[in-house]
Amino acid sequence: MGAIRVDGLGKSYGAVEAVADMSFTVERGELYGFLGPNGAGKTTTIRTLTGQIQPDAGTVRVLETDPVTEPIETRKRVGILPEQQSPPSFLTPREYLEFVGDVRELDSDRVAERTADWAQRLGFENKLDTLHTDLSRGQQQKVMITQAFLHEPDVVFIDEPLANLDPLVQEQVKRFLVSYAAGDNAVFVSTHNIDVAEEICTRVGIVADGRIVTERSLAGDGGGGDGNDESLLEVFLERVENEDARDLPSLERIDA
Ligand SMILES: Nc1ncnc2c1ncn2[C@@H]1O[C@H](COP(=O)(O)OP(=O)(O)OP(=O)(O)O)[C@@H](O)[C@H]1O
Repeated sequence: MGAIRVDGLGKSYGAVEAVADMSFTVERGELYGFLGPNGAGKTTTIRTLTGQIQPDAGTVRVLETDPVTEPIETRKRVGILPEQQSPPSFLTPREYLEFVGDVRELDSDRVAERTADWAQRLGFENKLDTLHTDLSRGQQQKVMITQAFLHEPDVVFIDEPLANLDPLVQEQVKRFLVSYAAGDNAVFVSTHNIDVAEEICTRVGIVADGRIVTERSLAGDGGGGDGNDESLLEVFLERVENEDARDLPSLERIDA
């Protein structure tokens, strides 16, 4: 039984078909990479799986909950790191994480302990009592990563996990994601970063025009996966160019 199951998902915004007949399954223990060009439908899929928007067609299940009919139940059980969102400017990391702990119905001692652990792990201990408005983008991203994992969810949805992080912290977060998934959790990462996906994911779904055009198993440790010599970048370019209906002019033509 998959931790995440998507079957025939469809969602349009007016005349724009954002997701079209999308189907895939993610098991516990997988770090699944959702790779696709701008506008492919990745965020729309995540928003549906986390009960933020209603699909037009198909069924979705997350840990046996239905995000369409019981979105609150789904959101209780998953962690979410949305695309380009900042913690509230008027709170400090400590206040915000206490608030998240309350919403997640966590014991306050546990919240304090986990906050201290995460702050130490990601190096923002000295910023715990500084208003978010006075933190850098990368420091805010560290707080957002912490809130997603605060209640140790079995499934986590992450949009561009490494955005704004320095190379040292990127390495730490990558290692953490690999170990978190290996601990029988499902980690779902939407990214444009093919190298990172190839390095850490156990499986990748390439999305174009609102559907998965191909899936590929990887080792999740940079060592390759299903014995295919073709790089993920080659697969991505080939499949997206084949499937994507957009007719973009080449950069050479723009220069000419
Ligand atoms: N609220 C909305 N109203 C209208 N159209 C939307 C809305 N949200 C997304 N779209 C459209 O749906 C399509 C899919 O968008 P989506 O944000 O899911 O793509 P994405 O793969 O996450 O893209 P990116 O990698 O650029 O974040 C795009 O054509 C987008 O313009």
